[in-house]
Amino acid sequence: MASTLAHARYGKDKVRVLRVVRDGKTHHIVEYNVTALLEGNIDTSYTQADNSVVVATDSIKNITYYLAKTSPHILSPERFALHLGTHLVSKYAHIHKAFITIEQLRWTRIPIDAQGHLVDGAQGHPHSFFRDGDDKRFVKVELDASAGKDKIVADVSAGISDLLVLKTTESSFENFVRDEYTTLVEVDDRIFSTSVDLSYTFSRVSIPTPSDAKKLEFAVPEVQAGGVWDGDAVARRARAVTLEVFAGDNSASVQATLYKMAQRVVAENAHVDSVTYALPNKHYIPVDMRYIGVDNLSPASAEVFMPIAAPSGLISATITRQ
Ligand SMILES: O=c1[nH]c(=O)c2[nH]c(=O)[nH]c2[nH]1
Repeated sequence: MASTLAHARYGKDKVRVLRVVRDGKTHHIVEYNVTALLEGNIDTSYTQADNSVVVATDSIKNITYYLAKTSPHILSPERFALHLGTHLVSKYAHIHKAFITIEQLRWTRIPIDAQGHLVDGAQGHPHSFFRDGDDKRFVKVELDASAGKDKIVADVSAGISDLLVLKTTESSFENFVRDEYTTLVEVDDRIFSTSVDLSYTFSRVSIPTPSDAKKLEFAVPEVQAGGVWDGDAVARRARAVTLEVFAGDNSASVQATLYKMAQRVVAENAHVDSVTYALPNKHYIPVDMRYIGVDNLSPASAEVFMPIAAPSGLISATITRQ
C-alpha cells in the first residue's frame, strides 16, 4: 500500500468543568474548557483496528474530572494542565506525549460592600461572581516523556484571547506607501479598536517523576505561586500591560503599538522567552454626510462611525528575549 500513517494524536476536546474551592465562607471558582490529547504507541489502533492501545477518550474525560476534584493545582490553569498531562504520560506506559489546552472563562467577584451595596472597588462578594469580560485566558502544555517517565519535560505557553478594546483618539496612520492602488487617506486622528490575542512562551520545565502514577502531588517550584514563572502573576501583568499600553500610547500604527506591548511583556516577566500578539484592526469608518450638508468626515467633526465587520487588517508579530 502506497501510504503510511505519518502522524496520530487523539483525545477529548471541550471537557467543560466548573470547580468550587471552599475556604471557609470564601469560595473560589474556576471554569475551564479542557482539551487533552495523547501521542505514543497508538498507530495500530488506526492501521490494524487494534483498540488494545486505546485509552478511551471517555476515560481521558473521567481523568480530567477526577483531577479537577483531587488536584491541589486546580485554581491555576498552568499547574493544572501540567498535573493532568503528567498524570496521563506517567500512568500509561505506551503514551509518550500529552497535549493539554485549557481555556479559562472569566468569573469575577461581584463588588459588594459590607452594607450589601454594589460599589466599584469593593473587595468582592465571598461566593457571588459575574462575567466581567469575554476575554479568555488560555494555557497550552506539551508534556514529553519520550526520553523516559523519569525525564518528563514540559513546554508551556499561555495567553489571552478576545480582549476587545477601543480608543477614540491618539491613533493615527500616515506616511504609508502611496501608489496607484492607494485610496486610503492619511489620518492623524482615528478610532483604534482591536480584539487582542496574545500568547507568551515560558522557558522549558522539567517535571520531577511522580513516585507513583496515581500520586497527585508533584512539585515544580518555579511554577508555584511566587515562583520564577508564576502563571497567574504573568497573566495578570500581561493583561494589565496590554490595556495600559493600548490606553496610553499615542499610536502611529497597530504595528508600533503592538511592539510596545510585547516589549513590556518580555521586560516585566523574567521567564517569558517570547511573546506573540495578533491584532485585527477593527475598522470604524466615519459616515459621509456631505450629501445632506453635514460634516462628519474631518477628524474633529467625525462623531458617527460605521463599524466594519469585515474585512479587517490583521497585524501580528513575535518578540523574543535577546
Ligand atoms: O495601523 C495600521 N496599520 C496598517 O498596516 C494599516 N493598513 C491600513 O489600511 N490601515 C492600517 N493601520
